[in-house]
Amino acid sequence: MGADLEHVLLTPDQIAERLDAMAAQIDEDYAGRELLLVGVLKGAVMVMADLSRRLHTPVTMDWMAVSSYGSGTKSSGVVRILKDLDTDLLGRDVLVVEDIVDSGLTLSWLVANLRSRKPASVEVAALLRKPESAKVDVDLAYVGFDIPSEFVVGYGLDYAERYRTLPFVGTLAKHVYTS
Ligand SMILES: O=P(O)(O)OC[C@H]1O[C@H](OP(=O)(O)OP(=O)(O)O)[C@H](O)[C@@H]1O
Ligand code: HPA
Ligand SMILES: [Mg+2]
Repeated sequence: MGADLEHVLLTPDQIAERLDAMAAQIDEDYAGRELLLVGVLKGAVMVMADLSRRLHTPVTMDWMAVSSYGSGTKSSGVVRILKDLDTDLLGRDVLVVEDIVDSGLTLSWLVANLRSRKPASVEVAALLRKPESAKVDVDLAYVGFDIPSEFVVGYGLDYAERYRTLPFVGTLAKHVYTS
């Protein structure tokens, strides 16, 4: 492991096993329906790729880019749409796919925004959640792992755009973002 990383929190095998279980649950819950998966760029790219390919439910995919973290380790609380959906949500069953719910600010804003577009339903699947960091409550239908309130990188998650391609989730050494 590089000097920038402290320890591995979730191995590729642990992630794969959880995604298997989440996909099975989603298939059961949406039996007979068609889903629109909405990936939140950029962090959710890996979860979207690996979760969507495990589903038997017919799906289409769309993407939104929102940013609240910029290059720091704290949410600014101000969510900006950098890229909107191409799909009309009217009457659709929507499943938002996220890498992490930390303060919850991004997702609570996003879910309210999507609901205003009159879909049939909006639910959320997130690989990671930090329960001790929650500033707002967001209802998550599918959660991979509850993790401690440390800044993590890998498997899509970045610090200043780096580390997204690591196959595992690990904690970043503090010297990387405090010096
Ligand atoms: O619960 P919150 O405290 O709001 O944090 C979660 C959000 O922050 C990260 O996105 P970021 O703004 O870093 O954009 P990125 O996915 O492009 O890295 C992450 O991917 C979530 O979307
Ligand atoms: O712990 C985190 N790591 C990377 N990006 C994030 N966005 C919110 N929390 C995190
Ligand atoms: Mg980020």
